[in-house]
Amino acid sequence: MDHFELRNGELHAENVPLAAIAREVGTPVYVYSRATLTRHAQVFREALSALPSVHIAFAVKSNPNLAVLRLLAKEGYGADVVSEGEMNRALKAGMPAADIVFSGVGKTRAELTAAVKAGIGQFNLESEEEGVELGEIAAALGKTATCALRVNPNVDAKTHAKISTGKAENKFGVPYDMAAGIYTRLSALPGLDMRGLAVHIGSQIGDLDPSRQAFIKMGELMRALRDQGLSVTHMDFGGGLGVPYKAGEQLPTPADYGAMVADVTQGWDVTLMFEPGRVITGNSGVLVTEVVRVKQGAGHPWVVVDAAMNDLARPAMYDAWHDFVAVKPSGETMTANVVGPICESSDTFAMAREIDAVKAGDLAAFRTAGAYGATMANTYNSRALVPEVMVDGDKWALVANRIEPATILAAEQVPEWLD
Ligand SMILES: Cc1ncc(COP(=O)(O)O)c(C=O)c1O
Ligand SMILES: N[C@@H](CCCC[NH3+])C(=O)O
Repeated sequence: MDHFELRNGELHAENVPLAAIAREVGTPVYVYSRATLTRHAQVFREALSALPSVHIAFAVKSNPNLAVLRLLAKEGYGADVVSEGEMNRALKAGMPAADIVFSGVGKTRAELTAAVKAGIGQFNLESEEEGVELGEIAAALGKTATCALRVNPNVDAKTHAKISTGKAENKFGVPYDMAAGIYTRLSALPGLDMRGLAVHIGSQIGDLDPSRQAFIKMGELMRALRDQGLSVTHMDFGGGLGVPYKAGEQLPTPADYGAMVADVTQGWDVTLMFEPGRVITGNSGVLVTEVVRVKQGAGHPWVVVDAAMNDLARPAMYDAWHDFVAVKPSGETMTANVVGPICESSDTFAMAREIDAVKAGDLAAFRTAGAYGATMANTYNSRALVPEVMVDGDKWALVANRIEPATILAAEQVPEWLD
């Protein structure tokens, strides 16, 4: 459920017509609903309410906008970060350092040092090498870094190959069979407090069985470590729960996921940690765009919009589907290809799709664009960085300015030896 609905024949975000925002801010523009974000944060938490001890760390990568993070901080969410930049955003949004989890396969020495100094709550180590380095850094600073070991369970999440992370051929975590040995050795290092295990098998997961299998394997590993006298008080199950992208699509709900987790983890006696991203932010946002022109061709007409793959990369990168709807639908439909203005054929949002009939100058929206939307935007073709707006009931505010190509150009210079 979201708060982007047709009212009096035009698409609103909560009580605000999208056309009003487009008129003032221009297009393309991302629009987020505060009510939807809040609702998703609460629904996810409630879905886990049967579990004895839970910590939720929002996956900042899915939508790092400061206003989004602030809202989630107020909902009691911590953060899952994968860079110093994300860490600084979470801290700036008011998330306590102790509630932040630092994930990622390539944390640099500088990032590890900054995170130890900031007092980050948990490092999810992705290798023995990283653990040894972090132990040295923490010990030299007279601190102890609290850690979990990310394990690669070799389970196929049955999602798009590019966002699948839990198979042996993926770069993430340590191989399942090596995990006990690595955990044992890292537990002996000064500077580290090994307190648990972490797993994350992929994103946009639509079938709970692979997650169940992975979690069961993690439970077996936890028991083996405890049998050796090692302490495991925390288990981080990552994120990955998928969301429907097509009207009518059925996916497991947060409640289904919570019930599965409760079933698998009965009697585990751990704090369970979660890193949801998309399920919180996905359908909390839309990308509003204007139709530049409709171009007739050999096949279906080309609806050329002013949003492009640099603003919303998911269709080009993962062949992802985003529903495309007119902001003021006439009731007529057309079969068309929806494309952006960028000079490559991957700049395609939809092919031969039945959509609301649109013409040049009409506004339209890509739905379910709140996760991995603005955060993956870039300036390819010297385009602007897309602005972001948050709506709250009757009011709305710009939460990220459009960054004009001229601003980016001003950051570049030609060395004099070229002239
Ligand atoms: C380690 C980790 N945690 C959490 C997430 C969030 O995933 P999602 O947005 O699919 O919930 C990701 C991305 O898939 C991730 O790599
Ligand atoms: N960027 C991906 C998700 C990546 C998840 C990262 N752990 C997407 O848009 O679907």
